[in-house]
Amino acid sequence: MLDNGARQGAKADASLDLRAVRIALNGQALLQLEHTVAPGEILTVMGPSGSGKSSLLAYIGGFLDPAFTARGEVWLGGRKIDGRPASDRHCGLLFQDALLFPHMNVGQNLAFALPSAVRGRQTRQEEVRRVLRQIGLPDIEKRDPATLSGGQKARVALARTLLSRPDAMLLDEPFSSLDADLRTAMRDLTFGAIRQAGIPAILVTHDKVDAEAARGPVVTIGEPGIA
Ligand SMILES: Nc1ncnc2c1ncn2[C@@H]1O[C@H](COP(=O)(O)OP(=O)(O)OP(=O)(O)O)[C@@H](O)[C@H]1O
Repeated sequence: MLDNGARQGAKADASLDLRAVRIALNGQALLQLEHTVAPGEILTVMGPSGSGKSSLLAYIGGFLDPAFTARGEVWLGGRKIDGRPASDRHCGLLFQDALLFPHMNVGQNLAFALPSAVRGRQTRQEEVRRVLRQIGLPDIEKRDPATLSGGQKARVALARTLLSRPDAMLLDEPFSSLDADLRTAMRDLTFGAIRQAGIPAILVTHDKVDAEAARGPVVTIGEPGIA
């Protein structure tokens, strides 16, 4: 049992630490990675289609398909999270096509993502409004998600992930369905939010501009010596 001091010390290490992670499919090695992502840093993972980039995020987040076998430790915020249920890993996910619940309005979708530890109707509503301002859409709380544009949906998906107060963000081609202008805006918003939150993030992308904007280390999967 950790005393409070030790627990605080562990929490202070907010890095995402991948220790000798190896993923295989049908007995064939797919990828191998050893990397520490610092708080507020964005690690970009690039590589050809099928090289295992999404599987890496799935292993970290706790939703890897059982067709794969994986080894190696994943540490986040001083906790060893591999082997824990996905809900106990505190990883925020942002994917290309984020689905919002169609039977809830935008505000309800966002409130649903708030941890239960955030108590009180008014506090929860203020949190939702704060994040709607952060994404530049203060007036869409009551909107039906079906009426949102693609860019608005992408912003709401980001807001929802941020509201879940993740200890790390896992981004899988999050901007690839957006056109050029929106893409630039979403990139700035997303990377800015990650830096502001001071959490480590892993970005899977095919786009070199995404990688440059992330301003962090870049790992290329599928290169000799990596997988
Ligand atoms: N559930 C599954 N069962 C069996 N094989 C799978 C499964 N999911 C993915 N694969 C295979 O595993 C390999 C890695 O897939 P993964 O999606 O991780 O690659 P990726 O690098 O993210 O690809 P892309 O850039 O195309 O998204 C691919 O060959 C894929 O076809």
